[in-house]
Amino acid sequence: MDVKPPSSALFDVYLRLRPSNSIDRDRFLDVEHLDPAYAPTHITIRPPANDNRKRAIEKFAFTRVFEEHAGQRELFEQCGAVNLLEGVLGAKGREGRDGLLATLGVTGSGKSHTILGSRSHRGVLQLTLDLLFQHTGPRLVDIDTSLTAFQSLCAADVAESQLLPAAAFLDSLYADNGAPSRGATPAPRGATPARGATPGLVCKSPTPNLCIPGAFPTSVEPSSKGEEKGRSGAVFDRLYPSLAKYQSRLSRIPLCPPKHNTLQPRNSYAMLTSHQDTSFLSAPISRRNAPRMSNLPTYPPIDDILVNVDNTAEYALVVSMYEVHNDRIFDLLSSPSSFPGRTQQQKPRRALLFKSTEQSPDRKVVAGLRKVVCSDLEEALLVLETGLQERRTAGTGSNASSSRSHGFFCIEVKKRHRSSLPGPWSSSTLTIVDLAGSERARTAKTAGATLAEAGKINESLMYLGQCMQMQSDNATATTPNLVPYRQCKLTELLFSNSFAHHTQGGSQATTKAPQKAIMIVTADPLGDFNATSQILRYSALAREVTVPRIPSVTSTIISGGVAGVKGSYSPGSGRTTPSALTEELEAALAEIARLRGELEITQFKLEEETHRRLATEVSWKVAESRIEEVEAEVREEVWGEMEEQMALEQRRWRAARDEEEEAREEHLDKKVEILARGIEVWEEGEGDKENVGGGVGDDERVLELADENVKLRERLAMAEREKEGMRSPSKKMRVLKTRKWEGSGMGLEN
Ligand SMILES: Nc1ncnc2c1ncn2[C@@H]1O[C@H](COP(=O)(O)OP(=O)(O)OP(=O)(O)O)[C@@H](O)[C@H]1O
Repeated sequence: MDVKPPSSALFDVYLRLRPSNSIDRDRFLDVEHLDPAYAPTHITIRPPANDNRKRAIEKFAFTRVFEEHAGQRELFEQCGAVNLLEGVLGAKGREGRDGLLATLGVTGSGKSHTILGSRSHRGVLQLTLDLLFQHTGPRLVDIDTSLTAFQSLCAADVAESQLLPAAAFLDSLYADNGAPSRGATPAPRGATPARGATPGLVCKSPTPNLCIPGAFPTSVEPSSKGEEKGRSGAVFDRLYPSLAKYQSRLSRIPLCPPKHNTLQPRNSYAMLTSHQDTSFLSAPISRRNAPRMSNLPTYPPIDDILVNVDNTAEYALVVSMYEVHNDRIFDLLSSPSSFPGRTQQQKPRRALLFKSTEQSPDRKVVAGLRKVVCSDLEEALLVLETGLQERRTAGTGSNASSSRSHGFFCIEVKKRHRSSLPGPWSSSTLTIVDLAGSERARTAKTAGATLAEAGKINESLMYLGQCMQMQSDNATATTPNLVPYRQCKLTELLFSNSFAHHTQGGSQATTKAPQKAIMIVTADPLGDFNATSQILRYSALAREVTVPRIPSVTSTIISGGVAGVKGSYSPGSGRTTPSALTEELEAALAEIARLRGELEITQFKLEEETHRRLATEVSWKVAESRIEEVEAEVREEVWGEMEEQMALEQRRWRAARDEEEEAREEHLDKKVEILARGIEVWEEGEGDKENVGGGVGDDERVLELADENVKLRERLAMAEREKEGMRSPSKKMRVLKTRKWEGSGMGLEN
């Protein structure tokens, strides 16, 4: 089984095993140490002994497997995060490349622990920020003193974002006049979904039982944990030298409620962990624990890790955060609780769009995010803390602090050539994603909104699974298939930068390299076999159904020495001696065992195919309903256009009719005038007749007048014909139509 990821792979896939506290479960996952000189890359999973579906043993390959003892630093250093960071920073004189690091796994398997760390250990996100600020620090543009630099950054943003300097952002939230109402009154149990609290940043509050987000301790609390020995006052001071500048403002910030859980941990593990070194998300979960002094973790230190930076460039680091909850995108830095005087209920959060913008027509971006330009690590951490307060989390039966949304943490690295006349900003983004975990309702003991959330989480993870499955199928396929990543927001956000983009910059078309991506799959070797094996199946770089599970009776017979005849059994040899019969019987049994094994594999494959078919059917249904939606939209649009055209035609028609009416009236007037003139002449004639008293001369005069009358009528008819002849054919048509309509008594006024 080849483990080398193909060059076309969208992700490097690592597996991280978490230490398990479960005592009542058997281990189902083993790491294969093929060569002690190299880190392990293969694992084997065995179905539980009481598995009545008789599933086969499976073997999976990953880029690398991190075992339970692997710490945060080992993982950070060896999962390729540093290379990813160097790619984002860009080589000398070159634009950076986007990077993505995500965690995937069953609920409670350690995704948030890997990304966000715990109260004593930093996670990949904090370590990345630290490394980034350590190496770009001297090359960061100073937006506090240079307004033009800040303005140029705003102008270079293509995502319709609201850019803010960190100081302004933090002031708007935590200064006296901008006090957010967040949590002024703790929410009642079971009300709105709880948010991830500020774990490492909990400081003594003037009011007992309440914690202050973003507040820092004045001293470092001694820790009981041996693993924290590496932390010292000096390290802390180096990492957070200017925390004091926020100390005074943060001591006045409003109070936030302690982390609120909709469900209490039920299983023994959750009970244990809720009092141990809990997840970064799991700040004090009970009021009793709330006012506990804590501090930012500084462990593990990473001062000795080197990163290549472009010395000819100056940088700016911009932080933004959002979450995907129920397939909608929400900004974590401009949520309602960030607005003074408004509660969550009063101001619902506005979902953002993932779309192409005017400045980014070739590439989709999350539009309208609030982005914060940070000048140092502690500013970035404060921003991170603020956003984490908004992230949706809840306690479930599987995890005391379970993420109920997919969290996206974005660090945009803006880079431009450093000179007296600096060049334009280029931008590349490192996105670190903490995915919500798949879960079974029965195990997680979820209900109501939390259960509905779980449904959406599982659905989006199913689509992600399909995409990842397609990527691994493509690795061996001669004609790669398209990865169906447009099925939901999550896969769109994760995959849409995975392919080369052609951008039109002025008259020049440039191609932006596809993002480099790392997926860290987390698993509990003593956890839920079904859920874990499902995730491993679609995320692994390679898979092999190695040894079919052989029923114990059969295996006993095979171990009796007939393994060699496997598959070579030919019934009815004709020999009748007892030894020949025994031999034949053994061969038959071995054949039965072999066939049974094959049957198991076929059953297993069938099950998988069924699963894939069901998934395809679901996406087919989704596509069908989308088609229906589009069809309805198009029909509506066409109908609207038709109505508009009808109205226009009616207006035109009415104007033509008015024009025709006018002409007719004019014509009538002329007729009346001629008639009047004729009558006048006739009257004059009659008068003369009366005066003269009659005679032959009178008759002649009458005849003359009659002639004149006939001539006048002819001229009138001719004039009318001429007039008709001068009209355009369309006009004639309209006139004819008008006559017809009027003739039938169906004029518009009718
Ligand atoms: N490698 C590890 N070392 C020590 N503790 C761990 C490790 N992985 C996880 N844990 C602990 O296990 C608990 C659950 O982990 P975490 O919250 O990270 O799970 P998750 O996968 O993010 O779950 P969900 O999907 O429900 O959010 C936490 O208390 C965490 O501290």
